[in-house]
Amino acid sequence: MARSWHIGVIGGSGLAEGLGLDNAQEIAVESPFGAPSGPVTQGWLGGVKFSFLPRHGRGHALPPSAVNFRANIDALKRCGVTDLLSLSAVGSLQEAYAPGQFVAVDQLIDRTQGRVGSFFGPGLVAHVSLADPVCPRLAELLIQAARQAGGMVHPTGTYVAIEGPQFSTRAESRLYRQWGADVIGMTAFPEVRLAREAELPYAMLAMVTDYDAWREDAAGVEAAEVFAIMKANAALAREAVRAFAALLPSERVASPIDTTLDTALATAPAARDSRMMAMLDAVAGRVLR
Ligand SMILES: CSC[C@H]1O[C@H](OP(=O)(O)O)[C@H](O)[C@@H]1O
Ligand SMILES: Nc1ncnc2[nH]cnc12
Repeated sequence: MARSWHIGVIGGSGLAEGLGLDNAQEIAVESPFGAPSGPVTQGWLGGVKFSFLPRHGRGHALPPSAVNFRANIDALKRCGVTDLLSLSAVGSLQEAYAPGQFVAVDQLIDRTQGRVGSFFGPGLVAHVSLADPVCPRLAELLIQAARQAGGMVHPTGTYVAIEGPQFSTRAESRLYRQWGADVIGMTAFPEVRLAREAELPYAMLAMVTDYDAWREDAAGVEAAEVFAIMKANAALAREAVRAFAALLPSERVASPIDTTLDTALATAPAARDSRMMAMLDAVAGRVLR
C-alpha cells in the first residue's frame, strides 16, 4: 500500500523558530542514540504532515560538532517521516552564487573530523551507496518550490562540509574552489550519510549567506553577517517549504531509497549483535524483523 508523505525538515541557522505549521504540536522523541537537538514540532501544511527539528536546538545552543546527528535522524524516522529536507546556511565559493540566493545541493565533500558517521558498526555492518546522496525527485520539487516562492535558485551545487566552528582560512577556501566545491557549510555530514542509512530520501535547500574567504580584497566571514542574511531570508525559506508541500503529488510514489538496506547488510544473521539490532529498530527494523 502507498504510504502518505510525511516530510521531515531539519532547520539550520536562522530557522530555529520553525515553519509556521498548522495545528502544530511539540513532542519530545526519545532515541537510543541520545538526545536529539530538541523537541520535534509536528503539524500540517496544505494537507501534508510535517515534522520539524531545529538542527542547533532552541536558541542555537549547539555548535555543529555537538549536534547529535544520529539521534536527530533516528527521532525523525521514529516519528514516521518518509522524506527529509535540510535547510542550511552556506558560504559561497563561486562568484555566481550570491548571498540571498538558494542552492539545491546535489553533491557533497566531507572534511568533518571525528563525528560519528554511521548507525551501523561492530555486530551489524552495512554499506550503503552514497554516489547520488540527494534524492533527485525531492530536489526537483524543492527547486520549483523555491522559485515559486520568489527565490533565485541554482539547481545544482557541490557542498563541502568543514568541521568548524571556525570559518576557513583563505588558503582552505581557495583549495575548496579548486576541488570544484560551490558552497561551504558545517552540518551536511554526517546528516546526509545517516539519512541514506535510514532509508530516507534527502534533499537540501541551502541559502547563501556570504562569500567565505577566497576573495582577494574582501574581509573574511563574520557570523553576524550570516545571521543577518538568514534573518532577512528566513521567510523566503519558509515560503519555499510551503510551496513544496503544495507541489507534492497526492500519493507518495515509492523511491528506490526506501529500500536501500535490502542490499547493504553485510553481517550474517547468526553473527548479528542483538543490542545493535534493538537500537536500530527504527532505522533498520524493516530489514531486521
Ligand atoms: C552561523 S554560521 C555557521 C553555521 O551556519 C550553518 O549552519 P546550518 O548548516 O545548520 O544552517 C553552518 O553549517 C554552521 O553550522
Ligand atoms: N562561510 C561559511 N563557512 C562555513 N559554514 C558557513 N555557513 C554559512 N556560511 C559559512
